[in-house]
Amino acid sequence: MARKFLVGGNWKMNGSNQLVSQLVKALNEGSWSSNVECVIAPPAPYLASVRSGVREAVGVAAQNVWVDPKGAFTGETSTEMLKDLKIDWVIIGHSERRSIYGESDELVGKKVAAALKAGLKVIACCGESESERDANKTTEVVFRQIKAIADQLSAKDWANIVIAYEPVWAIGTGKVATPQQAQEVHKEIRDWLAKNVASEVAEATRILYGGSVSAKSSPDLQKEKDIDGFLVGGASLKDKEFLEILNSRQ
Ligand SMILES: O=C[C@H](O)COP(=O)(O)O
Repeated sequence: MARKFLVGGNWKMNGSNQLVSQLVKALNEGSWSSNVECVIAPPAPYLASVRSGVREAVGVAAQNVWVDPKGAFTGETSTEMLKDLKIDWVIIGHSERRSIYGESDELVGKKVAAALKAGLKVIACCGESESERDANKTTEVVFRQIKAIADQLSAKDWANIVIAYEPVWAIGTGKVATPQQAQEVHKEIRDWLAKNVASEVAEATRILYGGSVSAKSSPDLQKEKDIDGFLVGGASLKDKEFLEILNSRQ
């Protein structure tokens, strides 16, 4: 079964009414192959307006969610609220959530489970830091992060999960992983899924690459066998470039 290529745009904490309108307009007027799925993740205050403004075919993701359905959790957003706003996706475990807000592997696993239970689809992030790569700990770190998610799930839950491999040293640095570096880790992740979850899950799960993806790097990265899409940060805020990235896959 072919895995549909997915290009996600993580806007992080960027945007304004003006920029949001510009990006939504570009996605409504732009075109890309029907073999490519597009998902954008605006900051929480813009989720509702983006969902109602952007065409149906474009998925909309939150950048974070909390595990409890409601209550005294100041500043948090629940899975129920996202469903209420007709948001279909949520990014969980981004390295910025892990490093700046101290999210543990265990919490990330619980968030993924809560989101899936609520009927959301999840982009679950993993990736090693530069020092971990230098110490040859890339797979050890990535497997530990994925195991913490897998521990909370059954094999059927994986139908609604996409993994984003985002080496921390490549995020926002302009230092994109080479296609070979990314492919190597993606293949390791797929093999891990085959061994620890199920071979069908390994075959069907999309593994995105994220970290300084640009219109320049995407054409070569997308050629790799186990790269099933991208999670784009900075370049997703530039309408023309994001459309070019969407079009790097036919
Ligand atoms: O979620 C997206 C990643 O953090 C990549 O961000 P970047 O493309 O700005 O490096």
